Amino acid sequence: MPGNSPASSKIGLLGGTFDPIHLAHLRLAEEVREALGLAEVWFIPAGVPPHKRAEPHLPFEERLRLVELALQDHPAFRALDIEGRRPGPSYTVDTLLELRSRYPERRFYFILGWDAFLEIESWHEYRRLPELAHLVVVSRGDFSSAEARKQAQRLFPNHRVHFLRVTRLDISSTEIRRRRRAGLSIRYLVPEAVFRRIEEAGLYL
Ligand SMILES: Nc1ncnc2c1ncn2[C@@H]1O[C@H](COP(=O)(O)OP(=O)(O)OP(=O)(O)O)[C@@H](O)[C@H]1O
Ligand SMILES: O=C(O)c1ccc[n+]([C@@H]2O[C@H](COP(=O)([O-])O)[C@@H](O)[C@H]2O)c1
Repeated sequence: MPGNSPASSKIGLLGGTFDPIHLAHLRLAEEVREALGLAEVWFIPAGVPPHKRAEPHLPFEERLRLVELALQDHPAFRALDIEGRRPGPSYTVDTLLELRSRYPERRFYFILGWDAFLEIESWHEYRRLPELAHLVVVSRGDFSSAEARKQAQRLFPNHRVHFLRVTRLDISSTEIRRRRRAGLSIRYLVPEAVFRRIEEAGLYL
């Protein structure tokens, strides 16, 4: 259960399709946790990802299970099933509203990659997001901090957006699924327990 840390603690939220979760997700969460002094990071698999063109390749329960396997050894990382229990597209604004009403004392930091931040204008009620949580954008691929600051200034002139350069790991769920379909190894791109589950259950073939 989330919420073991003191009521007023700083909590990172990492939303994602996690189809599947991979080591770049874990590493970025760890670096944000350290840099911002977060008590916990809650990983939130999307029930119905609003912007992914096709359906997720695995059902919510299986993606959640992989996230739980990935997080099992980290005392400050937790998986939330909040978006799997809500019907319809998993809008971040709804998730933040729900978490704020459930945990009013906590200070939330919503973490997203640079690629996601570039598209945030297309998110449902995106203007409300920085009122509900601090936004933390992490570098990914060809991240430019000048461009990032410009985009933040244009979209959210009255809020501070945090930018954090994290260790560059060019891992994506898309590439992992492609490797599986091609019969190639995904070992060391995902945590060992996730690798074993994907192999044993024959996922993404
Ligand atoms: N390698 C990475 N470096 C930095 N941020 C990442 C990386 N992979 C994912 N993220 C960020 O983590 C969040 C969740 O990512 P998501 O579950 O969509 O994985 P993905 O690898 O981007 O998936 P896909 O390849 O299917 O688009 C997003 O905010 C995304 O920008
Ligand atoms: O709220 C929205 O409209 C919205 C649109 C696109 C993405 N998101 C969220 O952004 C996070 C990363 O999304 P994705 O598609 O890159 O896995 C995940 O938590 C999604 O629910 C949210």
